[in-house]
Parts: sequence; C-alpha cells; structure tokens
Amino acid sequence: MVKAAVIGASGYAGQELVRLLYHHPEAEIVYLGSRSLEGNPLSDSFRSMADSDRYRFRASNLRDAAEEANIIFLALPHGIAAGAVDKEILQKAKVIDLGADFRLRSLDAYRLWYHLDHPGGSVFDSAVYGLCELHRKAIAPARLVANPGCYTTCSILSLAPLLAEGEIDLSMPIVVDAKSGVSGAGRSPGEAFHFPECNESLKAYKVGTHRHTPEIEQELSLLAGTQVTVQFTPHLVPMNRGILVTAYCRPNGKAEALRIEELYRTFYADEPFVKILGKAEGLPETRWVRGSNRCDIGFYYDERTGLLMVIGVIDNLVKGAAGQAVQNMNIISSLPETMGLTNYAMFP
Ligand SMILES: NC(=O)C1=CN([C@@H]2O[C@H](COP(=O)(O)OP(=O)(O)OC[C@H]3O[C@@H](n4cnc5c(N)ncnc54)[C@H](OP(=O)(O)O)[C@@H]3O)[C@@H](O)[C@H]2O)C=CC1
Ligand SMILES: CC(=O)N[C@@H](CCC(=O)OP(=O)(O)O)C(=O)O
Repeated sequence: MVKAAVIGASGYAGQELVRLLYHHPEAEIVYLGSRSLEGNPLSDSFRSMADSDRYRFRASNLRDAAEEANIIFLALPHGIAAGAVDKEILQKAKVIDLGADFRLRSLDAYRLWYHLDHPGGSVFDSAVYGLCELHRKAIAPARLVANPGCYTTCSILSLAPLLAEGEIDLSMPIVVDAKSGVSGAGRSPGEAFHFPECNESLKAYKVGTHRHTPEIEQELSLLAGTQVTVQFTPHLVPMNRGILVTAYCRPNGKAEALRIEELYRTFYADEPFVKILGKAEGLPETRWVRGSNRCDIGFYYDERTGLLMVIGVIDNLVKGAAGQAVQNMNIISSLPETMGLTNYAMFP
C-alpha cells in the first residue's frame, strides 16, 4: 500500500489529487499539508468530501510528511520545490512534483523563462521528466519525478508521433495554439480570473513568453533528435476545466489522412490514456475528457494549404496534473498504470 502525502492540498491540483487518491485501491492518504487550512477537517473546507471526516489538514511541512509517507506529492507554486526537496527527503520518500522546478534540463532555460534562480545540484540532476507515455522506463526507478505542465502534456502528446517519425518540416516553427479553462491558473485569486473579468471573453496571454514553450521544445527536440522550435500561444477560456491544443505544421511529404491516422494508432497502440479519433469519430472536444486521465487526439490535413492540423484535448487538472501524477505514482510503485484512474469521465 502506498502511503501518500499531498503538500498544497488546499489548491486545485492538490484537491484533485485527494479525490483520486481517496478512491485509489492501493493508496492511503497519510498527510495533507496546507498553511491556510492547518488544523481544519478536510470535509469542512471541501464539502464534496463529506464522508472523509477522518482527514485533517496539517502544516505544509515536507520533512514531517517524509516521516510518514513513502510518496509525497508537491502541488505548490513553482520556485518552492527547488529549494525544499533535498537528499534527506528523497532518502525517506519519493517525490512527485506537480510544479515546474525540475522539468527543464537546462538551468539557464529555467532562469530565463521563470525569472527565478535555482540551486541545481544532484537532486535536480536526479529528476526524471514524468510524461508517462514517453518516459515510463526512466520514471520507474526514479525518486524524484517532475510532473509535466498541463499545456505541455497536451501539446507534446499531440505532436510526438510526427516528430518521432521525422514527418515534419522543421525549417519553420511548429505553431501551437492552446486554450485553457480558468482552473489552470490555480485557486489564488487574481483580477484576470475574477468572474466578470474573464466570463464571456476570450484572450491570448503571455504571447511569445509563456514558460511552457521551452518545456514543449525540450521534449519535441528529444523526440526529433534535433532542435525543434515552437510558436506557443495560450488563451484563457471562460470554462472551469479543459485544454484544447491546435498545432499547425507542414509535413515533409504528402500527408494522406489515412497514413497519418495509422502512424498515430501505431505510436499509441498500447497507451490506455491516449485515444486517437479517426475521420468517422470527429474532432476532440474538452467535454469528452472532463474528469478523465485521457488525451484525445484528432487531425486534419488541408491539401489546399499543405498544412497538417493536430488537435488534442485533456482535462488540465487530471491528465494535465493530478491524474498524470497518480499515473506516475503507479509506475514508481510497480502498480498497474491505470489503477485508480479509470471510470472518471463526467458529462455534462
Ligand atoms: N491548475 C492546473 O491546471 C495545474 C497546475 N499545475 C501545477 O501544480 C501546482 C499547484 O497548482 P494549483 O493547484 O493550480 O495552484 P493553487 O494556487 O490552486 O494551489 C497552490 C497551493 O500551494 C499552497 N501554497 C501557496 N504558496 C505557498 C507557499 N509559499 N508555501 C507553501 N505552500 C504554498 C497553497 O496552499 P496554502 O496557502 O493553504 O498553504 C495552495 O493551496 C503549481 O505548480 C501549478 O503550476 C500543473 C498542471 C496543471
Ligand atoms: C490558465 C492558466 O493561467 N494556466 C497556467 C498554466 C498552469 C500550469 O498548469 O502550468 P504549470 O504546471 O507549469 O504551472 C498558466 O498559463 O500559467
């Protein structure tokens, strides 16, 4: 049985972890850390967990959590885990960090895109990038897993087969247009996320500067075996959950729709959480992955323009955060990868 701790358990990603771990047959929640809710019963603050009154929030203390848990999930703003996770903690427990501090292999890139310093060191060097579909062999023995970002998970999964098979003309950037629901911004209030500010409106933000750009480029470059450049533009959509990515690229050869579909079906043949939609099934929609750990992918090749459009969707809080973190927990605990992660889709 996994003894799990969640630090940052009062946030959106933290609560989604609690929801999934509570129902996981091989996990026991032993520690819930929150500064603002310390001492409160879980069920007082999260009334959807009304039958879980045995849990109480405790201090947001990583060292205390490491005494009781064998897996610690960090669901904290970036910049904290970099200085908080050390060798002593990793000797006692494995850590799955939902934040961004251990995702980029280049510290210079981290400093440039996050405008933060980073201590680096052997703990940083030991981190494994936790995109399960691409790195499960490296994840299995890891003690520190860097859970990917939400936009990045959707973008990388949507494009991976094309890059791995060398199907794309890389002399020009791949355009990644992405849209996210507001829960992607976390629970802390901010004017831009206030209901009248974002409801009934749609906007692009952090154009050309979003910190997920180097993470997407890092992973696509690894797949392609050469430097890949992406033009990434995120948009805020007035809905609670969901991410939709539309990626535009130019194939090297002629991209007959059937051959592209075959390529994707072969690449993801054994992946329980990736669903390829063929022409008959229509294009992906966020409502069909809400609450689930799936990434749905569809595509359209426009013979007129010669561009291939790939469309991917995930639930940002599940495959984009807590669900993928539990998938990583399953991998590092030698449990079936889908355990505790199926039958969660919701509609409407
Ligand atoms: N929301 C999403 O869709 C996704 C989020 N993530 C990542 O997961 C992490 C958590 O995100 P999310 O849940 O959205 O954010 P929230 O703002 O909802 O939650 C963050 C939590 O961290 C705690 N916290 C804030 N500041 C500090 C601090 N200085 N020291 C200790 N604890 C602190 C807060 O709890 P308290 O104040 O009670 O201690 C809060 O509950 C982030 O790194 C985010 O980037 C990743 C993918 C998707
Ligand atoms: C809508 C919105 O604001 N989304 C967040 C993405 C948050 C996220 O999940 O990314 P990290 O895990 O890297 O923090 C943003 O654009 O910063």
